[in-house]
Amino acid sequence: MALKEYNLEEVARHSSKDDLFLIIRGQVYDVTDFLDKHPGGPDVLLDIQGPEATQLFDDVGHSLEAHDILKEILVGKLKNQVTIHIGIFPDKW
Ligand code: HEM
Repeated sequence: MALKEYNLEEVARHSSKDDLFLIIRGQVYDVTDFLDKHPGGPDVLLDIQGPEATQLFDDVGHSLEAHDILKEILVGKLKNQVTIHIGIFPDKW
């Protein structure tokens, strides 16, 4: 799917279990199909108030695998956002 630029209001419209977008570090993710596959369960994602999930995502200390999933469900980014790419490194090189 082609990546799109969204404003916050547009992202916030995707707020149900049949159509849920989240924002992590200014990137917009369509988590709808991932909800039932989330090892932490669908409810933690559905219960977030609003689309901004960066802090919650980071607080869990998600693995490299989780970060790889993000790449697959990326649908776009927030308009007028500066994106900072932070690398995470495996324990062993
Ligand atoms: C779309 C973004 C997310 C993806 C792709 C994702 C993916 C994953 C994956 C793969 C795991 C298994 C452990 C690991 O590999 O780190 C996991 C565990 C977990 N996630 Fe997420 N997650 C996302 C967002 C969130 C958010 C926003 C929260 C909190 C609100 C959350 C809460 C948890 C919890 C509590 C676990 C631990 C489950 C357990 O081990 O009992 N996740 N997630």
